Amino acid sequence: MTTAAVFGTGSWGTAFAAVMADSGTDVRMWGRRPEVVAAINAGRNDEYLPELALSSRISATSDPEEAAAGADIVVLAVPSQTLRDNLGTWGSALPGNADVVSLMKGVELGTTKRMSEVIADAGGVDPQRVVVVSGPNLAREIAVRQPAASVVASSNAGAAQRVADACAAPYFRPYTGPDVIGTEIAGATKNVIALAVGMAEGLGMGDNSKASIITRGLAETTRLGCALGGEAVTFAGLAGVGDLIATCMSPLSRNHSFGVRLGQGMTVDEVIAVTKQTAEGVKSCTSILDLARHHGVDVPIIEQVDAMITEGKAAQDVVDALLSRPRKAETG
Ligand SMILES: NC(=O)C1=CN([C@@H]2O[C@H](COP(=O)(O)OP(=O)(O)OC[C@H]3O[C@@H](n4cnc5c(N)ncnc54)[C@H](O)[C@@H]3O)[C@@H](O)[C@H]2O)C=CC1
Ligand SMILES: O=C(CO)COP(=O)(O)O
Repeated sequence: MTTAAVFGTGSWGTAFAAVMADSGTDVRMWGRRPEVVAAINAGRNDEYLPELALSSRISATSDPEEAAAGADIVVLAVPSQTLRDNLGTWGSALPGNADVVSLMKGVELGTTKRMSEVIADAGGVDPQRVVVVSGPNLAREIAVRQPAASVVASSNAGAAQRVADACAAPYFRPYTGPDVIGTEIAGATKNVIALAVGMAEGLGMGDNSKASIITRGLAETTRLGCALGGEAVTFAGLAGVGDLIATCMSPLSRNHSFGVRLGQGMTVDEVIAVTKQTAEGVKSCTSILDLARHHGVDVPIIEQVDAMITEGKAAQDVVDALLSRPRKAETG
């Protein structure tokens, strides 16, 4: 019997805990907020996933030691920019022999580290034990057991296989792979492209405009990922184009919805004030742009989203800037 600990009781931590429980894995969750912990122990997490009745295989605690004790797999699902501080607080509770899974889709501000790098760095975890799960996995669809597939990536094939075994459910199909860098860059960058697509939608644009941003967004994501050492094939797969389509087209995506509001004319601060959940692209646009500049990669859409978020550039000016760039060959 596999036992997993899930750190983070938000939408995806909870939905992924439910997937693992449906796979036959016992799950103990760690959460900061006592009321959410109590709700989970009563079989619900109504604040994040009201449609989900939790399996009796899932329990919760506010004590990180209790959550992690004896876990074969530790799953991390806190907002990306909080991961380092969290690991500083409870990283020492993680069992030395557990596989450590990142569900997070962000790049750390300041350091430009991917989440697997932060886990190794701040959690002292051997990179051979780090596994990344990423794909078109909108939590609210998974919570009602709609079929979806995902990528389980690790440089250690055995670790990827163990995690895939612990989360394979009748409606959730994990595919293993070796490309940690490509999987993480694809997951973090699609959030930024979803902000741009949402912004276009908020301005009243239709499917041609959105498809154009998605496709050119995929081109710059692939360019960046490959420059960092990722494999091009990853960007054509579930963690790449799969997640990009789901996030850019779905009203369930927080990043997409954030972008729609910007396109409708709200300011960044106004949107932040009405956004209760994590929209990772809002912070990671800057760290991803930093990464791209450091590696000399041209990322025009990410650059414009960053200007919109950090400088308050108007949505229409972003569109004008993208359309007035010098013309070039599509593959250039
Ligand atoms: N929701 C989704 O559909 C999916 C989300 N993800 C990724 O999973 C990660 C987590 O996202 P969600 O669970 O959706 O976010 P969420 O906003 O639903 O939940 C975040 C959780 O972290 C907690 N939290 C907030 N600040 C914290 C801090 N400083 N320390 C500890 N805990 C803190 C919140 O209380 C909450 O329990 C993100 O990186 C996101 O991109 C990936 C795939 C799907
Ligand atoms: O990563 C996701 C789907 O795969 C969820 O996207 P949002 O964080 O934009 O809701």
